[in-house]
Formats: sequence, structure tokens, C-alpha cells
Amino acid sequence: MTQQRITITDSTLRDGMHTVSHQFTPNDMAEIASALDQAGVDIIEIGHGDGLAGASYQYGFSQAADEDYVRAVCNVVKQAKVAVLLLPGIGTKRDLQIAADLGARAARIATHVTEADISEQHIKVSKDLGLFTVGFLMMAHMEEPNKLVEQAKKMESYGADVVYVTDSAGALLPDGVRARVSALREAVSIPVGFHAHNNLGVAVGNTLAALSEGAGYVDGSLRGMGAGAGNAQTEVMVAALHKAGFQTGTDLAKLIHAAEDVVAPKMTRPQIIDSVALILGYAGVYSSFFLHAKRAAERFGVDPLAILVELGKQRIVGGQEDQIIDVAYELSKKERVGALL
Ligand SMILES: CC[C@H](O)CC(=O)C(=O)O
Ligand SMILES: [Mn+2]
Repeated sequence: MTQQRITITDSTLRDGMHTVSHQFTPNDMAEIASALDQAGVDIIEIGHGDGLAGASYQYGFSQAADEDYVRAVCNVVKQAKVAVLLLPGIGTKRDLQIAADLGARAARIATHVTEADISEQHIKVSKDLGLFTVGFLMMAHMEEPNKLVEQAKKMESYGADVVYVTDSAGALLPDGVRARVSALREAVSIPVGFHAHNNLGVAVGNTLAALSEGAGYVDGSLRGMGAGAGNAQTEVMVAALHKAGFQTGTDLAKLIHAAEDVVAPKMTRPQIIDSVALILGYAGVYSSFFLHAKRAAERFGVDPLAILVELGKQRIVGGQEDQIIDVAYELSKKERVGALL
């Protein structure tokens, strides 16, 4: 039986922020982070769902400032690395510097799967600040493995410590995950990671598929809290990994307690695969469009599923959230014209 040690990153406090409209308080974060830390999780990612400086009209305002979250969590975490997410164009090098000064020890620099170029400065600054630095290639289902390899090599050349295949839309099936992870494993010398979304109900299965091809880093969220249908559910994923013979360095019982007794009471809605989450995965649309699309549908009186199908057709990606309103508006006009004919 294999005994490979896998590094777990828990994203309840960052990806999970999408599901609570970024309204966790610094105290909520400290409480959950402390439970994750005691359970032995290696990396705890925190902050606004869209990363440093994500709090805005475009992405939604968070309950507190980035600094307050980093400070609160770093005060209580004893062994884990506290990580922040940064999307170049949203967060700046200065935001990274502030997070590092307050005690963050890791940064995940995320770009659309074809845009690794724009991560160069941020990856370099992150390394200069002494942070463990992850290159995070989002919407990985949109490109074939050979394209992903080109982009991953760039992130490696900028100094990333790990490069991730990020299934932002929860659109990949196990074969697609295996193809991408194995291509990256052959092409780069740094470890490869995998970040799942559960829109097609296969987040944990996809994570196991990534591990079967040698991924060394995987992500989860307690209770699955994350954009769209959420992420691989940390406590479930860890149970499956342990059964499959992987070591995670975590205490499963403590993770289950953290999910059940600490996170669940703070959730504002159940993390399920509803129709909108399902169509996100089916149409290959960014999971963090979930609430934006629901709100736009309500505002313009159109079907949220129609919005998502159109966004998928137009290949709209992260950073183009304003297009959701345009699409909803155009659909509402069509419906009004249709009613007149
Ligand atoms: C908006 C950033 C996004 O939530 C990052 C991420 O977790 C993903 O692309 O899956
Ligand atoms: Mn995600």
C-alpha cells in the first residue's frame, strides 16, 4: 500500500467565502482556522473569495478588511502556513507585502489558464518576501494538456514552488484530470497540485484521479464550502485519501469535529449541487459566478440557467463578472420581444 505524504490546503476560509457572500468575520475565521490548525492541516487559505483586494462593487464587499482577516488568523494558528490568494489585476504587490508582514507564509498566485505571463511579477515578489508560492492555473478544463504545460512551465520559470491544475468550473471528469496532471508531472520539476469543484459531483473522485497521476498537493473545504457546488469536502477527501493509503498528516476525527461543530453552524445555506451549480459544471462556467448569476436572474426576471448557458457559449472567464449583467439584460430584452410577437 502506498504511503505517500500529500500536502492538504484547506480553502474553507477563502473559496468558502463565496458561499457566505464574503461575510465571515475575523472571529469566525480565527475559530475555524484554529480548528483546522489543531487537526494538522498544512496550509490554510483565507480572505475574500476573490483574493486580496477582492472586496469591491465588482466582486462584493467582505465583512472586514484583508488585514483584519490575516491578523486574526495568524494570531491563533500555530503550525499551519496561512495562505492568501492573489489574482494579478485585482491584488497588488503591496497587498502581498502587507499580508506577509502580518504573518501570512504562503501565497497562491492565480491566473486564467492561458495567462500565466501576468503572474511573473507577483510570483517573484512573493518569493522575495519568503512566501511559499503556488501558481494557480484557473479554468483548466478550457485548455488541452499541452497548452497547460506551456503555462505551467512559465510559472515554474518565475519561481513557483508548486503549480496547480484548478478546475474552477467543476467541469472536469477523472480522465481529464488525469491527462492534465500527468502532462504537468512530465513537464515540470516542481510538485503539481489539484483544486476541485463539485459541480458534477466528482470532486473527491477527481482528487483521487489527480493523486493517481502523482499530484502532491490537493485542496478541500470543510463541509465542501466553496463557489458553485463547493470544493472537495476536506473531511470526506481526507477519509478517502487515508483509505487509499495516502498520508495527510491530519487527524480525521478533529476534521470531522471542525466541520460539524465549528463550520456547519456558521453556514448560511447548505452546500448542495442545485440546478445552477450543476449547469456551471455542465456548461464549464466559473464557479464564482454562482451567486452573481442568481442575483442577475432575479433582477432581470430571467432564468439563471439561460444566463449560464450563454456565458458558457461566450467563454466568459473570471474578471468578466460585469458581462453577467449584460447577458441577463440581453436575455430579458429577448424575452420581452418574444412576448410581443
Ligand atoms: C475568484 C477566484 C477563484 O475563486 C479561485 C478559485 O478557487 C478557482 O478558480 O477555483
Ligand atoms: Mn475554487
